Amino acid sequence: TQQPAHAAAAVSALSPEEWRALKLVHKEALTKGIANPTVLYRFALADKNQEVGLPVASCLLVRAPIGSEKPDGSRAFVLRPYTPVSHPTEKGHFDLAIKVYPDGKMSQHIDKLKVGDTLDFKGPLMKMKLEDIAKRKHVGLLAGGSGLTPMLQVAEEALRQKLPVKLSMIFANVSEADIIAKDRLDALAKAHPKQFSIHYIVDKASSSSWKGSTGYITQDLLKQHMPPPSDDSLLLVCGPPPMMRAISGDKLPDKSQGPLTGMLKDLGYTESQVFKF
Ligand SMILES: Cc1cc2nc3c(=O)[nH]c(=O)nc-3n(C[C@H](O)[C@H](O)[C@H](O)COP(=O)(O)OP(=O)(O)OC[C@H]3O[C@@H](n4cnc5c(N)ncnc54)[C@H](O)[C@@H]3O)c2cc1C
Repeated sequence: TQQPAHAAAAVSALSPEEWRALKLVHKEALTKGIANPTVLYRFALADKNQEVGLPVASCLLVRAPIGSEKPDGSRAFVLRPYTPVSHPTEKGHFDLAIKVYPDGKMSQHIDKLKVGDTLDFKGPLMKMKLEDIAKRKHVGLLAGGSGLTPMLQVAEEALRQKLPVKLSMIFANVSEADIIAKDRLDALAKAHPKQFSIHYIVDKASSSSWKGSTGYITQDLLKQHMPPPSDDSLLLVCGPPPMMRAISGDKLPDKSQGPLTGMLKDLGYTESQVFKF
């Protein structure tokens, strides 16, 4: 059967059912701090006019044959989710910002890819609909390190769509030089002073001019910057395992939400007021 002329353009860049191999076209360091480095990887879409087409909040799934060896000598696939940091409407490519761990299976694999190599993608994988997030009057965004990526997606799109929701973010990092997308976040706060606020916290401040907090996130800091426990509030949390454990409890191994524990529980939030990415 003959395909209509527009058929090729109508094929979406990614599929939730089918793995698509996309080419790495650019790679650059985003941070040079004390923490493990975050690197930007740009992947090309099949067509230069295509958009990645990700609803907010959703992520992409990546797979690579780097798992345990099977009886036939082949290797099992390792799967990991990532949230692009490029605008969903950018054409022809999308960008991932990935923290490269010295013993990280997938981040090491991706970091060893050369420009021109491919990686398998599938998606989008829906996490929580933006319209459901924006049903609450005040949303708290609690991000640590590369856990920023889903929060950035939510904040930028809610503000772009002028949704009537207030957004307050705490972004925790090891040092100032480890903060990704700081210019972008500061510009958002400047452009939407009534709707979006950001408070930075670093483990160690390297200069006396540091205006954010220092140390780890505490209950006092949460009380100061997050919406209070209420059914009008929603707190989104995404960060490294130790931060998740301290703040909300981590998700369960089957990726379900699991019980709410940690500081948010102690402060009186309920499970319906917290979402772990
Ligand atoms: C919805 C969602 C979106 C995500 N988006 C991004 C993204 O945009 N960029 C990104 O870099 N990551 C993102 N992640 C995390 C990502 O999926 C992987 O967990 C991460 O890249 C580590 O995988 P790995 O195979 O390299 O490490 P693994 O082999 O799984 O772990 C190796 C070592 O790294 C440590 N480690 C693993 N994960 C973390 C962590 N988050 N913080 C601190 N130490 C850790 C472990 O303790 C272990 O010692 C996202 C996760 C979710 C759930």
